[in-house]
Amino acid sequence: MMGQRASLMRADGVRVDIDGRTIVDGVRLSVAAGEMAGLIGPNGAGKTTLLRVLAGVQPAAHGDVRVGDAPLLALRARERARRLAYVPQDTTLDFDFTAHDVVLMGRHPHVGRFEPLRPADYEVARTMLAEAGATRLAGQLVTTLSGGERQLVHLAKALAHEPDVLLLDEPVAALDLRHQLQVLGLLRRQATRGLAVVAVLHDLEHAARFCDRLFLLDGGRLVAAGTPREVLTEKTLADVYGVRAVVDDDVATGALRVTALDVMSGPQADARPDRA
Ligand SMILES: Nc1ncnc2c1ncn2[C@@H]1O[C@H](COP(=O)(O)OP(=O)(O)OP(=O)(O)O)[C@@H](O)[C@H]1O
Repeated sequence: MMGQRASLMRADGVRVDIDGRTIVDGVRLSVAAGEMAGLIGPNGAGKTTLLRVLAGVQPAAHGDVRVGDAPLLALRARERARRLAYVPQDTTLDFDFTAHDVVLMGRHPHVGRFEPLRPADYEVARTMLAEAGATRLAGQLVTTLSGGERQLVHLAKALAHEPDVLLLDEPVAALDLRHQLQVLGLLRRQATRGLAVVAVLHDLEHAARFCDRLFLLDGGRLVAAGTPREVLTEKTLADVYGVRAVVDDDVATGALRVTALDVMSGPQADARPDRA
């Protein structure tokens, strides 16, 4: 049962202040092995900032983040990299590495400091490039890849870490329709194999279809958490996104369908103080 699975990523009371402004406020969440969680919310809600805290690259003013039972910040860098992989939104690299080299970097936390990579590491890199649908890019310099191709290569690198927790910031934002489905399906399968996956997603239908659990942020606060059916209600879409929408079942996918009808005027819309 979902509730009995070990929590692999947990955050409690996380607050982030930047330039005197509270960007993330008192967030508490937990993601178990086998779960794919979607972090959703309007622009500027704090999703990227929260994900960066979960990845250990953004300091929090308050709060506790744990990977398994271990406090994230107490883990040494190599141990953290073995347990957790993070793919930021911007994956631009300035170095002339091939895609294959970049994916191989994901194996470094698994080899000794002065030891060479083993044949098995090359095999993992090859497998992950294939899983990400990016085999054809292996020999290409990453500086010459398109935005979507780069996203696939960085996903493959993150998978090559063979982490317990996979954190992704808008992993399908630059991808075409086919690659979106391929990557979301791949993430879903990774979760099913026992990872905890946390992905920032803007497409609510993707979130509903591929995620077990959604965390909805608004103005830095977690305003709803639960299954897609619990979180994606017409009332919530009006309150949080300021959009009049119809939520029903998509007979083709079996998941929720979210049809945005129009932008609401009034207190839910741009006049909200936290949208100023
Ligand atoms: N380094 C920074 N300096 C100042 N403000 C920042 C900084 N990082 C984030 N913010 C602010 O914090 C808020 C949340 O930003 P964040 O990128 O976490 O939002 P988001 O939910 O990921 O948004 P989006 O959906 O647009 O990507 C925004 O108002 C942003 O301007």
